[in-house]
Amino acid sequence: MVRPLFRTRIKFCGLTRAGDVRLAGELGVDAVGLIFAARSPRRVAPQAARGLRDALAPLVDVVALFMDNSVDEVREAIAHARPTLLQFHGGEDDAFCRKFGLPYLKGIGLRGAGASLSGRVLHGRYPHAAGFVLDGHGAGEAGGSGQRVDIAAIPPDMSKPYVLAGGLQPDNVFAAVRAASPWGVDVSSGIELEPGIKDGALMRRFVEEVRRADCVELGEDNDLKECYACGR
Ligand SMILES: O=C(O)c1ccccc1N[C@@H]1O[C@H](COP(=O)(O)O)[C@@H](O)[C@H]1O
Repeated sequence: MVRPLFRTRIKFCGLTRAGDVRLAGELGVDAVGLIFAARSPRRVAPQAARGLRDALAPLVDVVALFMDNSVDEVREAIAHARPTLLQFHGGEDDAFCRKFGLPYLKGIGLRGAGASLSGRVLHGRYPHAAGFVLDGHGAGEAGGSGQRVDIAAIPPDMSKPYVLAGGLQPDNVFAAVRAASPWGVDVSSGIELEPGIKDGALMRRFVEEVRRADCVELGEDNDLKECYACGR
């Protein structure tokens, strides 16, 4: 698909160091995710999240990620991290997700979901979601494990924006963006040295590959036909 002027949004998730947050902003990333899920090795304490938040450049979203946290935990995290967007990755229902007065993304594990998972079903289940994060893991599992998302499993009738996640890394994100044309892409393990510790070179290459996917039109043989950025 050719989408001149369209820019695939980029979210880096599971940051735990102020330097990584700063670099994400400098690279032009649209959002950084701070994780408050108990099951995550990238979990940050609410007080630490405040420092990370303060390291962020203006006009970049902070996404606070939860997985079956209590109402009090979500409220405490919001008070410290001051997110612009929430992401719920567990069994939370729409009523829970919208309780906090902030827009939210619902994380959905696509593995094993089968053809019964349609956009219509998702939109009906989460009518107030701003969008969805379609991830490569199975239902009920945590993300951040690098499990590759199966592009063929994406419901064809998604009418709200969706963010593609799961096993993305610099070497495969170009193909994933070209194949799925998502609203955005989300990466955690694919840009890190170890859980929560991001690698500057991988972060940079990931952004470059997404930008490259956005600016080219490929011919039938997958050769570069035209680049919207440089006119080649
Ligand atoms: O990253 C985590 O630790 C995590 C824990 C619990 C729920 C979601 C989590 N992360 C989300 O999963 C995607 C994909 O991760 P990866 O790139 O495959 O490692 C990540 O972007 C987060 O949104």
